[in-house]
Amino acid sequence: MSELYIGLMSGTSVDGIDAGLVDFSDGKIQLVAFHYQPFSAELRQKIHKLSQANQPVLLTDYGSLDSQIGRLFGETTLTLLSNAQIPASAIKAVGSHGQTVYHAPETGNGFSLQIGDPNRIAEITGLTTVADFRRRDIAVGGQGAPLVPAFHQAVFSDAAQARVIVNIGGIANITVLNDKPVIGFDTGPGNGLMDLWCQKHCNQPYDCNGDWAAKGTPHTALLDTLKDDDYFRVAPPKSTGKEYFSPAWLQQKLSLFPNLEPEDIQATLCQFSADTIADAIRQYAPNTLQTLICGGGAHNRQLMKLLRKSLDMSVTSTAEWGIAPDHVEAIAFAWLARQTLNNLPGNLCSVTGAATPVVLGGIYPGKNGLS
Ligand SMILES: Nc1ncnc2c1ncn2[C@@H]1O[C@H](COP(=O)(O)OP(=O)(O)OP(=O)(O)O)[C@@H](O)[C@H]1O
Ligand SMILES: CC(=O)N[C@H]1[C@@H]2OC[C@@H](O2)[C@@H](O)[C@@H]1O[C@H](C)C(=O)O
Repeated sequence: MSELYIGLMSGTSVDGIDAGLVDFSDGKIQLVAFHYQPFSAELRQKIHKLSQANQPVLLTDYGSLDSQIGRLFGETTLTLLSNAQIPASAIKAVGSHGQTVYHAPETGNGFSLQIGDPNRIAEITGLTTVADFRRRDIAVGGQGAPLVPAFHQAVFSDAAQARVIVNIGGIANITVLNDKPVIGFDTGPGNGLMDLWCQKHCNQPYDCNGDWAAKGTPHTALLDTLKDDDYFRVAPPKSTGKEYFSPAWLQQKLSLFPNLEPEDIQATLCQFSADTIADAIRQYAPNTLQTLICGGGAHNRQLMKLLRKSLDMSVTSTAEWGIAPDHVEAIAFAWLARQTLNNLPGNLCSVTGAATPVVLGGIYPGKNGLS
């Protein structure tokens, strides 16, 4: 008999919702159906406006966006089910990451805020919904991120060889899988800064295949300036977000180099992401021979080329190991919801720095109560 969960994820790229329907029966983790729901330009804009660091925010904007995104997550779930021709009654629960609008785990009263009201998701779908995965980990002293390394360990571990999994979204994070406790942390920008620059100069959401970056030449002094940031000097556990590697952060660095060609800046940003990912792997996984890439950055050919050049090992997409790069995070949140409903921890203390393993998330019962 199948054991079906749905995972919903909208990441720091703020492009849309990944929805995956996953079967966990008989010890397998098998994607049954997937649906991607892009955000409208207007919704994207509202999310960016709410997520800006140190800007006043109206509570009414916050509250209504929370409801709007919750509704969209619920409707996306219904579309996924309808496309897959699977009745909602067959689903055990939904795991919803939500949309991060602010991540600041390290301040005195540390927090990480994801919006997309789970009450709406539960009501629209009738399904038990697990959400707010990060704050319990922060409550026990963790970063609340990255969370996906526990899932990477469950699906990609190989007793025969050490591996590194790299998720390249707006922000990039790595998971080091070997015979020691898992190491995992955010390495810094993934596609986020490249997306910003491409949106500004090419009016495109992202640099398709990295073609624009490939036309430019990295500028050595700018590259050194980008890398000269305390975030890269701090040892893990650590996590970051686009509130730190923000448009203002980029602007400040670029202001020191006023006369560069836009395509050379794009080439430098691409090299910056590749170098900071590769440096993290060399430092924290020195004996690893295999790197698997997931997240949208796996489609950026120029970024992949630079990573292959820099890392003296096999660098492939997770697709070669059974999960398409765009599906990993949604499947991970289905897996995390299952952990929660089974009363199992979802965090790895060695990754987030939490004092103890904890069951993550809040549970919002479906129409039949807790199933
Ligand atoms: N064909 C492509 N060529 C180049 N880049 C691409 C391509 N397809 C997707 N991307 C990049 O992938 C990004 C989306 O990746 P993804 O969905 O993994 O990010 P995310 O989940 O929002 O971020 P995070 O993991 O940080 O939360 C896009 O914004 C774009 O930069
Ligand atoms: C706060 C937040 O949303 N962080 C994201 C972001 O995107 C990538 C990286 O930064 C990672 O830390 C995390 O997402 C994945 C799903 C995680 O928690 O593993």
